[in-house]
Amino acid sequence: MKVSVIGVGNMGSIFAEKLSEKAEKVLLVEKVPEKLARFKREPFEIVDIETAKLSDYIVLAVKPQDASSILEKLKGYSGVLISIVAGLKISTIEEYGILKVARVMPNVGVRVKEGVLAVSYSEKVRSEEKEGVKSLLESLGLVVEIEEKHFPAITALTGSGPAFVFVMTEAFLDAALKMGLSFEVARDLVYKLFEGSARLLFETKEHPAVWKHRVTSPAGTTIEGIVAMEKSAVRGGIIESLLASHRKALELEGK
Ligand SMILES: NC(=O)C1=CN([C@@H]2O[C@H](COP(=O)(O)OP(=O)(O)OC[C@H]3O[C@@H](n4cnc5c(N)ncnc54)[C@H](OP(=O)(O)O)[C@@H]3O)[C@@H](O)[C@H]2O)C=CC1
Ligand SMILES: O=C(O)[C@@H]1CCC=N1
Repeated sequence: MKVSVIGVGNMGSIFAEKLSEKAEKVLLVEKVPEKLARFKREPFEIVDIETAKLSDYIVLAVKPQDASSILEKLKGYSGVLISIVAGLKISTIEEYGILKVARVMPNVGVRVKEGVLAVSYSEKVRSEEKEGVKSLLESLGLVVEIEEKHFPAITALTGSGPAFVFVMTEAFLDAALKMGLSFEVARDLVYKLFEGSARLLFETKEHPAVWKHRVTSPAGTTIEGIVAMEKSAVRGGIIESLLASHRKALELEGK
């Protein structure tokens, strides 16, 4: 099985690495030669778009503004195009005569195989091809099939989401420094705090309010912090951030 990746940047380079565990050949198309330096080895091959068209699957991983010129060159491609481009609708890709499309919204968790990958398919993708796409993507994280209409929401929630979690993590580290801890001591504690809290929710499936209640003792330390959080409207700020991202994702789709 041959897979190509077009655009070997932040996301494309991670896809290339992980997909190389599944595919016998990974063909790479990239504008910036320096980004290809670490791929000059088997099973990678640096090619042009015409050669990429001979592969069973192509991952399109360029910025939204660069997509149309590439789609023009991919016109009539008969394999499955796996597009991770934010805001690029399946119907737009079909206009280029590319009829087998898997639209995917991943996130940076793919770097450690803990990504979230939402996927929708065009009508012409056969069930065995869907299985093929799923098997490739499962080397990157959790794969969930969704209706295409939910892509703008998923883009904000789990595509952009890691950046919001990183900002919150950074705020915890700033507080730790203010309280006199070194970055090195605080870092491991805080990263484990986020991982442990997320795993607790994931495994118990309980609502976060239940666990918040279990942590918060009457007249204790936690409630002091919770009151301060509510006074600073932290919750509203987070909701507004996600809604701003959602608006932009809708705008990219021309809505
Ligand atoms: N980063 C993320 O966390 C996520 C990104 N995405 C989506 O993934 C896509 C890629 O994002 P990201 O990896 O961050 O972007 P990057 O800019 O890091 O990577 C895109 C790469 O494609 C190259 N490129 C542009 N045009 C061409 C071309 N014609 N032929 C070959 N290579 C080309 C770019 O070169 P140059 O820099 O010179 O333009 C760049 O190296 C975007 O559409 C984004 O919406 C989706 C979910 C999460
Ligand atoms: O910021 C962006 O537009 C892309 C899409 C989701 C994450 N990064």
